[in-house]
Amino acid sequence: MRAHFIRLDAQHAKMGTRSNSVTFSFVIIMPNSSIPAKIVIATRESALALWQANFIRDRLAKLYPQTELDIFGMTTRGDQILDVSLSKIGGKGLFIKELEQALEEGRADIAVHSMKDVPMDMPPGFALAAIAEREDPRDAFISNRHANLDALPPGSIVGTSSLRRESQLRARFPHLQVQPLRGNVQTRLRKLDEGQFSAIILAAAGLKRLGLAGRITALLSLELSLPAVGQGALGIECRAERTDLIRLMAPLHHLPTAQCVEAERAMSRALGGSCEVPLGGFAEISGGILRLRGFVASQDGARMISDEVSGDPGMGMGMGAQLAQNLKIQGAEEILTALGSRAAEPVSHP
Ligand SMILES: NCc1[nH]cc(CCC(=O)O)c1CC(=O)O
Repeated sequence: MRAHFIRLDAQHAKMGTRSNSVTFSFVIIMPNSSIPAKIVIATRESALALWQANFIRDRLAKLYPQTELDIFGMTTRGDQILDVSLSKIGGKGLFIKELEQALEEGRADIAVHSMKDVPMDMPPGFALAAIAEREDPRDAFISNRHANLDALPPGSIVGTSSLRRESQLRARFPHLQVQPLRGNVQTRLRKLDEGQFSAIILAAAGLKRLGLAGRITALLSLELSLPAVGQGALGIECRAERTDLIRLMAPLHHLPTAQCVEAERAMSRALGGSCEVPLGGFAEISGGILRLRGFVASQDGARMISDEVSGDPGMGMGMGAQLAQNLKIQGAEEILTALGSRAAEPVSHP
């Protein structure tokens, strides 16, 4: 018991020296009594979601060996409705609402999400306790017959339901056809294998996590396919009042990833970002400088507004807002208005 106490204390002391964020800049003395006997982790039940929840569980198990860690799998509306485009049925929130309900009702303590699926504004009463280190953020090209996008003959059908991927593909490869492709990663690969598509585009992160990196035919450069905001990063959500859990999750928080994802999310938020808007955003830190790239496009790719900003990694939120402003000035506003998105209205920052 005593050894456990000392180890935790040292861990948080280390966080304190490494992080410059307000949340973690003090040493937390955590008596054993505040470590719960059990933590229930809510997750969707797709193979990828379960992998991600188990990954977080394993990391927590190493940190808190005395705590029982249970996985609570749930089917969400987003998983059930597969026949229409996500953007038409309510977007990202569909994948996490049921999980939040479980948190609300105390059936679970934390929920693990792909940050890509987390809406830009957290609902009142909920918080992101930690953002874990990012996996490969790039999109992957998958085909059984063709080496890369350049090799696809005119008229080839590429499967994706992402407006972001579609707009970028159609801008650079107007001779290709884009057709909707939904379902979890395995379903999408099966549809490719059945011959419905010449190629499909999926996030590299999901394939790598599932041990399916071998299915990646080619990785798309950031220039060719700028990733979705948050792509490749995992978020741990809990009720905002559970400061005990937020403290416990601190060792899983990866500051550079969090700074990048915050910058991306600030940009998307200011643009009213959702599944209904063809937009991408990606930040990376190199040499102590955060570089944030973003674009907004028309679905057919005919209009494509791209820009980037660079600065101090601690200023990501401001940089995201700045990039959104730059994009709007360059014409993004017009595209967003034409899309009838919520971007025209001011978005509140809770
Ligand atoms: N839209 C579903 C979704 N949410 C997260 C990922 C991939 C993993 C990640 O980005 O962390 C995927 C699948 C995909 O886009 O291929």
